[in-house]
Amino acid sequence: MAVLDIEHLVIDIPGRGDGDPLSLQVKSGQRWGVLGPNGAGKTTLLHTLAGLRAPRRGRVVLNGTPLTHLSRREVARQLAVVFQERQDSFPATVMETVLIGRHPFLSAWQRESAEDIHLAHEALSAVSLTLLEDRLVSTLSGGERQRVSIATALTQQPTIWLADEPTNHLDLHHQVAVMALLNQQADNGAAVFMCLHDLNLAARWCDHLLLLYPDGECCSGPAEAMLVPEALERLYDQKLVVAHVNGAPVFVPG
Ligand SMILES: Nc1ncnc2c1ncn2[C@@H]1O[C@H](COP(=O)(O)OP(=O)(O)OP(=O)(O)O)[C@@H](O)[C@H]1O
Repeated sequence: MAVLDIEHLVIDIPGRGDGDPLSLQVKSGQRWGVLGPNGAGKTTLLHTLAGLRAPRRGRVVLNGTPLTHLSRREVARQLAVVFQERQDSFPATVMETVLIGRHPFLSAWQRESAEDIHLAHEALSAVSLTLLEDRLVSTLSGGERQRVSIATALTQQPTIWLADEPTNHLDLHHQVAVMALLNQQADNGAAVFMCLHDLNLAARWCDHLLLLYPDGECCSGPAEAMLVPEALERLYDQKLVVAHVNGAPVFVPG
């Protein structure tokens, strides 16, 4: 069974035609990358898949149940979202924020258990933030905040990750560390579906790709079939030069 079944989905972008309805299955262990130029609808798609935005047409089925039949809490027990930008409205420490990932599993006034706190410590360690656990999130750098978002999703132990630019604000070392962490999540059976601006991260880490064009046209499939220079040049309206490093394609602007 697919973790996420996307059936004839048309995302709702005001003023834009329907384009191609999107149908695809995201399965356990798969690493999907969504590529497309600014404004193509990547974030809108991710929010629609998370049930945060209604589609214009079609439906999304999460682990066998249509999203519209699930409460937010039921969705959050299965699916984690890493947003592109995060607004932290309340002053909270790193640890308190990461523990939010356990809230879908707790009842209204239940306190986090020792196991929840253990999971949060593990998540902080996985993104090298252990030393910052008592800091207010508002005092963190952009990259540190991004890693807090990843750690929060990690404590949720989701069956699927929907990540919007998970490497946003990260330096090269932490980009690789976060992609390796998502890779590991997939190895452990989660599905990963992420929007990426960096074609080379997608080429290196994704086994499936979805190309989203600005007019709503789309195509998807195994990464090696999608990484066709002509298709990518049309996608980004940008000439590309392709090199090969360690057997993997590397794309640079021509
Ligand atoms: N509430 C809204 N009202 C009007 N237009 C909107 C609304 N939300 C999004 N859009 C438009 O929908 C289009 C798709 O936006 P979206 O953020 O999904 O694109 P994206 O592919 O994620 O872009 P980027 O690469 O810049 O992050 C954009 O043209 C955006 O301006």
